[in-house]
Amino acid sequence: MTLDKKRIIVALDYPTVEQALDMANQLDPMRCRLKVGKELFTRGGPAIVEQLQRKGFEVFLDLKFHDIPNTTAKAVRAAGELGVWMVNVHATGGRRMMEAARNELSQVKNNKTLLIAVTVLTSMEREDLQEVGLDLDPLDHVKRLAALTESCGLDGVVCSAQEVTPLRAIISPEFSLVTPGIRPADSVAGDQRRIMTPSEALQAGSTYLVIGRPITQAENPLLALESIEKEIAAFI
Ligand SMILES: O=C(O)c1cc(=O)[nH]c(=O)n1[C@@H]1O[C@H](COP(=O)(O)O)[C@@H](O)[C@H]1O
Repeated sequence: MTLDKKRIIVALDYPTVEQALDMANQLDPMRCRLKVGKELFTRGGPAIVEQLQRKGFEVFLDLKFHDIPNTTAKAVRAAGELGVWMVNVHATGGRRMMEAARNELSQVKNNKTLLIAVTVLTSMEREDLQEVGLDLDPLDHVKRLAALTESCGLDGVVCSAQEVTPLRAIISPEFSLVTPGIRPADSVAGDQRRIMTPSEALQAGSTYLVIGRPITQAENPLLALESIEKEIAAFI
């Protein structure tokens, strides 16, 4: 298991670059990492990633690539060359896609970027899977995709914290489990379905917690972050 103390990744899901930078300016790169996702990246492009890096933040570039192997691999390479801390693909892209991405990333000079794969989105439950032709329990699908991801040589998966305990039984302790769908006891679930509180998630064995709206939509985001930090202090 990692000894990394920075377990919180704040999802900078803001509609403007200015709002994202304003939040980053209130945070400490020694205490958390930042996630740049589809909304912010579409607004700000690589420049927003570089701005955050110049402030000392390690960035998780969450663009969830899912395409043919060559296209995905080249996109992952571009993320590696941008020097992001972590980047992700969808595990449902399959073995050839994930292996191509891993091989391409390993060719980046002095590569340190971690490559992980999304299993089953935390907004999905059994009925959602059924509608897209997967008549199975989300946990079974997560397990299958996590085992596939590990066998492709990636560094970890994104999953719900609810799946961490059963996953730890089948994957190595070094394999990172990155868990969104984190909701402090007093916050609303919104579109998330498979959720857990920050302390429950760490207790179960999550490596990193991805937290967005409970912080970014709070009246006082810094206070919300500090209260989560207090909640998890005993577990880091
Ligand atoms: O890859 C992700 O980060 C991700 C995967 C997943 O299964 N579920 C999920 O919510 N996410 C991301 O994690 C963040 C969660 O944000 P909140 O629901 O606002 O805390 C969002 O930026 C999502 O895009």
